[in-house]
Amino acid sequence: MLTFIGLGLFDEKDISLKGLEAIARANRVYAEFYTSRLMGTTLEKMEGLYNKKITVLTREEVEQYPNWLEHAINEDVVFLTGGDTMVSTTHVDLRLRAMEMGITTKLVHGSSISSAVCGLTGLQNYRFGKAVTVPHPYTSSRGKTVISETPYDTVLQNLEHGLHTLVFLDIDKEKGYMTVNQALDLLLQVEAKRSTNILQDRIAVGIARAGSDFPAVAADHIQRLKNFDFGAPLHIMIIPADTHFVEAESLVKLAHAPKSILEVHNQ
Ligand SMILES: C[S@@+](CC[C@H](N)C(=O)[O-])C[C@H]1O[C@@H](n2cnc3c(N)ncnc32)[C@H](O)[C@@H]1O
Repeated sequence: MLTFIGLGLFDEKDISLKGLEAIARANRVYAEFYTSRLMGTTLEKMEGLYNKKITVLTREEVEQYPNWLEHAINEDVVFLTGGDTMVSTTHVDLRLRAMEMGITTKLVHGSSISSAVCGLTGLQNYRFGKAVTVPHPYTSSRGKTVISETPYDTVLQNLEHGLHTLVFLDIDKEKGYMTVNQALDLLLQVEAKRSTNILQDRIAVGIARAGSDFPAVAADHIQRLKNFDFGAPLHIMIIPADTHFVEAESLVKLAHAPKSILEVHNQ
């Protein structure tokens, strides 16, 4: 049996009781922390509360060579992931592989950043379009710095349809956790290259440390927000489309957005 367990958003205590019970029953506990990280805890604290040794897997061990799956043929194996296990990960692939090997699979859900951002900002989940990740720039074989333009295009497509964009921020072993500030700067660099002027006057919302007792939630014009200090990671961002009145009011009250965003609703 292979049980996928979502650990939730911030520390070792975000796991559900069902998740804890599944770990207690398990013969082996594996985890991956490359798709997301619980920044408010450590491996030692998790092992202490869950009372089990945790083997942390690399991306290669999860996506290319998941030899450890064989243990799940005759034993109870659990696989831990930050957030909800199938949200913005490729773990469904692992589940299908396991099923092909005749392994029974099960999910224990955890709270996810995808829904947490709605609670923290007041933006409505049904008004979101396609989500996107801003990756760190990389150096091409010709030595040039390459900035992905996909995030910019996705935001524009969503705006055309009146939909908000959830912007995940890259986690990279060498380059670290991308910040809201870096991501806004990269989007504005793409905008400057296109000689367009769509994003810089819009409002963006940055969120840091969702799930902790001290999350940062701030909304402002992008030119100003790019200098806001969100503090420690993880960070995520939303580029809202035009907002409903209650969404605009929430952004003012929950994220200190400029009151001018209410004007369009007061006319
Ligand atoms: C690839 S997504 C994985 C989402 C995860 N499976 C979930 O359901 O929450 C990871 C990205 O979401 C954002 N993120 C995850 N947890 C967060 C948190 N507690 N606070 C702020 N951003 C977070 C970061 O941008 C991070 O790089």
